[in-house]
Amino acid sequence: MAAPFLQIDGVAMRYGGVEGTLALSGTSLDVAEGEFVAVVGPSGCGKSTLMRLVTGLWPPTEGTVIVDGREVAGPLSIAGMAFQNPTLLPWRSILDNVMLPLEVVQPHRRELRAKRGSYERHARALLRLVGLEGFEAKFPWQLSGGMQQRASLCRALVHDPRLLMLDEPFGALDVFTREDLWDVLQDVWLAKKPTVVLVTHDLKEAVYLSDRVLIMSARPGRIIAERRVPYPRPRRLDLTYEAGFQAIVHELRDRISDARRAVEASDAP
Ligand SMILES: Nc1ncnc2c1ncn2[C@@H]1O[C@H](COP(=O)(O)OP(=O)(O)OP(=O)(O)O)[C@@H](O)[C@H]1O
Repeated sequence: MAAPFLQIDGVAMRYGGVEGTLALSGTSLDVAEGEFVAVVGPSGCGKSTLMRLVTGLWPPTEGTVIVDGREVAGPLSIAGMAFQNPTLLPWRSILDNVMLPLEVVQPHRRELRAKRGSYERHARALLRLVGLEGFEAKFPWQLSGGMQQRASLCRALVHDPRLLMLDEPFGALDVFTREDLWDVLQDVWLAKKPTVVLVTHDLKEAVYLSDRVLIMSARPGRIIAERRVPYPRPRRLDLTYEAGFQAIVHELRDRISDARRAVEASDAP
């Protein structure tokens, strides 16, 4: 069997030195190349911390993170990232923000001068896909929060990353836009098959989009259970109204409630 594309082994993360907050402890998980996994868990259990370790933004206090056979030792260039609070650069237009990874990540950086026309067409096509046609020349502050979030998703996708790390990318969107973007993401995944890790509080989103949902314990977080999602793709929104789908969502909700209760019991005097 091929080695997993992403391998997290015995990872712990403590912020702020020995007396600091233990965010993760004994966290292990494997993700196969081209797999789409969702990570869910109680608030504050360390989901964003996990994303930071995988993308090399922080080193773990203990354990190892391996991506594509190499231990992560710094910011990872093969990853595309999108977070709940879009961090678009205010002095760049939307199109220039979306094109930013092409100026940074090889081989695109090398090829940008020669291929600028086709790169720009690709960026414009992504913006069209998420409903931002006509806003390419605007600046982030001229767009609503939800529109900025859509632009940030385009920026995460523009360099066709092999690993896509998404931390609540649809969190601030209204339900209709969110569901539209689920299908945009599904289409991109079907077309390019990147390995995706999606952190979300929305259990319906987790089940609709992923092959496997990983459930984290309360802080210090670790993976305590997983649920495979059996539905073939492309999935359509009608699926979310089916009894079997809703049963999976309820099962996940119960597991997270149990994890939260376990913590409340251990906090009791
Ligand atoms: N930079 C930091 N410095 C100190 N503590 C931090 C830092 N970032 C996160 N923490 C702490 O680590 C723990 C886990 O935080 P993290 O943001 O990873 O959780 P989360 O599961 O993503 O939370 P949420 O579901 O609320 O988004 C929390 O107790 C948080 O306060």
